[in-house]
Amino acid sequence: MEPIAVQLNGVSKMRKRRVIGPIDLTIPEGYVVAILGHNGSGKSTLLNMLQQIVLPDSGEIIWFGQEKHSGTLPIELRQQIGFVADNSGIEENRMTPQEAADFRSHWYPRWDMKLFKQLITDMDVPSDVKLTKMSKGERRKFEIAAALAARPKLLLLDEPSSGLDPFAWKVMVEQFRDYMEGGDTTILIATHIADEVKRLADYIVLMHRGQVLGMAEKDLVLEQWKEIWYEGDLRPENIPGVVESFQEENGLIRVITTRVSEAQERLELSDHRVLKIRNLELGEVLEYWIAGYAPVQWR
Ligand SMILES: Nc1ncnc2c1ncn2[C@@H]1O[C@H](COP(=O)(O)OP(=O)(O)OP(=O)(O)O)[C@@H](O)[C@H]1O
Repeated sequence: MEPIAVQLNGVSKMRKRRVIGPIDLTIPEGYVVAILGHNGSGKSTLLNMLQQIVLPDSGEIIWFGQEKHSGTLPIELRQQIGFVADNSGIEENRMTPQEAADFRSHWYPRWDMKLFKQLITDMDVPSDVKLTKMSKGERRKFEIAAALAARPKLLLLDEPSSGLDPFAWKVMVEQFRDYMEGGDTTILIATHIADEVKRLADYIVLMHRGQVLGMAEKDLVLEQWKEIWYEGDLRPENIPGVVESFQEENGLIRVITTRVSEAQERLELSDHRVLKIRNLELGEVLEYWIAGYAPVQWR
């Protein structure tokens, strides 16, 4: 059986506007999993519960396939979890990056100072400035370097690229990819950036109004949904996998389908000319998913 990084069984948390959960989710070890969803859908709450910054009201979370824990997570497991939060904490505000790194190295047994220094240099983080005096992007880069230098088995990233310029973003993506080469690390990343999902994620978890709608392979999600323009009188409901159709002003029919090969075959066999096929963008796919058209293959 595939090793599991973290498993949630019926986990829920009551928030002001809505209940997050109950969430049932199994994250396999060694993959990058993107958590997607509109603002307020519960992504940060989910990551905070995995890090025990927020405690669930009910349900259970099992980390690294260990026995169940009641109450707080044992230190030896906490030390294997890295976190880049949406907002940086204040404890290290008066420290320089190196002072903060020394501080953290006592907490994380696998701390890699060489890697930290290399990341700080690669990401061009000022080394002699107190964290509180840094720009938002510089602080973010420090947080990313420090999270990676802890060499966690589970890395939780809440919108890590927020505030980063395109160059720093590219370096960050490369660093995450390099880090993943190591093997058993798992990354959960809450993001709104489609490019980040395309370049990093193996799986997508979609959240909507506090619920997890499902988890699917990213490549499958992106390859499955197509838009087809065709000429002729074949009714869209007779085409496999069609979820929506439009009559265009130029007489063409445009359909969205999740079964493109069968749809194409059906059109060609009945002598209907296909003029164009387009992949749907991630954002468009997610909207169909939210509307109830789930990807065909679930985990
Ligand atoms: N500390 C808190 N106390 C009470 N309610 C909260 C708290 N943090 C978040 N919420 C509420 O919980 C819900 C989920 O918020 P959460 O921050 O998890 O969403 P999100 O998907 O991360 O959103 P975003 O994309 O905007 O970051 C929202 O309705 C929010 O108002």
